[in-house]
Amino acid sequence: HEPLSSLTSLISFCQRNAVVTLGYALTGFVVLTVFLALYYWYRRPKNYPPGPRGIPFLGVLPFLGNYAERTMHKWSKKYGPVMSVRMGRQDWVFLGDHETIRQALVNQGNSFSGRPLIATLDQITEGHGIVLLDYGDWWKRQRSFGFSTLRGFGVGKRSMEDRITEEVAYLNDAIRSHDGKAFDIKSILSNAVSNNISSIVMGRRFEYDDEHSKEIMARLAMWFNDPDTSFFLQILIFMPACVHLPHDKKNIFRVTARNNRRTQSLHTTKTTTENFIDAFLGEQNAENGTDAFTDKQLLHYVRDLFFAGSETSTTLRWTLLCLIHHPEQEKLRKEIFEVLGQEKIPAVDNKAYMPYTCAFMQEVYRYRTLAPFGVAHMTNEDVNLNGYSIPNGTTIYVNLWAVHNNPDVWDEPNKFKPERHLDDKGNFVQSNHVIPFSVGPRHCLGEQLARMEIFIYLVSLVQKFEF
Ligand code: HEM
Repeated sequence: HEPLSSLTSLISFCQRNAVVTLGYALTGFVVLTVFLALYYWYRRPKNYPPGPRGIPFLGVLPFLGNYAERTMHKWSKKYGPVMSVRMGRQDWVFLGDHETIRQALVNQGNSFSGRPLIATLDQITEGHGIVLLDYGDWWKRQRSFGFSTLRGFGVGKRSMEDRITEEVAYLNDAIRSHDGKAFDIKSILSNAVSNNISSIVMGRRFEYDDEHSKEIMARLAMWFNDPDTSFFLQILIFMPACVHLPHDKKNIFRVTARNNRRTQSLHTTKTTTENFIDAFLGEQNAENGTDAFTDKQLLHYVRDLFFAGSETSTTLRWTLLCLIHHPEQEKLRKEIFEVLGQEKIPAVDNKAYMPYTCAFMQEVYRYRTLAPFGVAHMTNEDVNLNGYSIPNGTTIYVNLWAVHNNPDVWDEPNKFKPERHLDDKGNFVQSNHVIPFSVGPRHCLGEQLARMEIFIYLVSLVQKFEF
């Protein structure tokens, strides 16, 4: 009953009439929710993938609660392997079985290989790097550069395998320094894995107590392991407007060259192509290379490699946990001793003679899906999948966890059983139903490196220690 002449008087009115204001706000929210639900229902194209799309934020909850892969799997039993779920302002399409995922990411790979623009993450990457680049010429150029560089730096140069075996020796020493007493292996495993990336990226490793390397590790750990940060980031992905709320932006988003002189010295001192940075600068100096191979792109690319590469240490930790909780440790050691003895340095070629070790690794990949939904994809054009129409620009998630836990393929999927990957004669059977690195043109760029790292680390650790 009062004239509300300005925003200030509106605010003071709301303060004085809190209950009435709350009532209006709740009614507004309900009306808006119903309106949006009807609007989206009306707007959907013909043959649109079915799914629980009535409630605007229904799909967000399982993500915030970290049980999304199981919920989506349960829902897709009802709605099918191509299912749309409402996520706040937009629908996401979830692909829920192996056949459908291959249909989309491999058979129609070019149409399904975009990345959605997530405003919050874009603040970090500024449209650079590799993991979140949208599909197009720039991504293709960066991807093929990364692919050929990671595959090795040509004949006569140090191979990836050498770099990994060198690091594993440091890791073994660090474990030995604990004199058989219990300790948390997490930080030194992260150091070792991060050194593999360092070695590839800049041709050097860091001591495990190096301050600069500790800072890098702390930042990477914050993304994955700090519950506050990961919860906050998830909220930001679903509700980008929250980025304007007060928070320690510097801590989360900072990615800058710490020392300009250091970056400049890269340009002046390098003459040979021994590592990723050299190779990148080589492209930069080549004719027409400057537009795609800028300093800024180098910085973000390197950040992405460290970030994505740290998945390996998580897999190794799961591997050790599986060793500890299951009686397979002795079987594994027996095979390793038969092939290598206690001293011989493991090499990837030994795989051919180690079927049980390969089966053990494949079972770890299956049993604990590292990235249950991989990384979000996006359609680049209107597409048809299993008879459903999916519009251009739709966010696509593939449920890799569901593939690894499909009871039609895996007997007792929630049990850890390496033997399931061996045939009657004890030979290892590679399964194309184990796809932790995803499939198609956008599959993990570091797959070969990660597989090599995990094999050599596992064999070397079991060869030298009992966990
Ligand atoms: C066990 C360890 C790893 C797992 C389980 C893993 C898994 C994945 C998955 C699921 C994706 C998303 C693929 C998609 O979009 O369909 C991915 C992307 C990627 N991974 Fe890995 N990854 C691992 C290790 C690594 C390592 C060591 C590196 C570093 C060299 C790396 C670099 C990348 C990059 C750069 C991408 C983005 C590729 C692109 O967008 O074109 N990953 N990874």
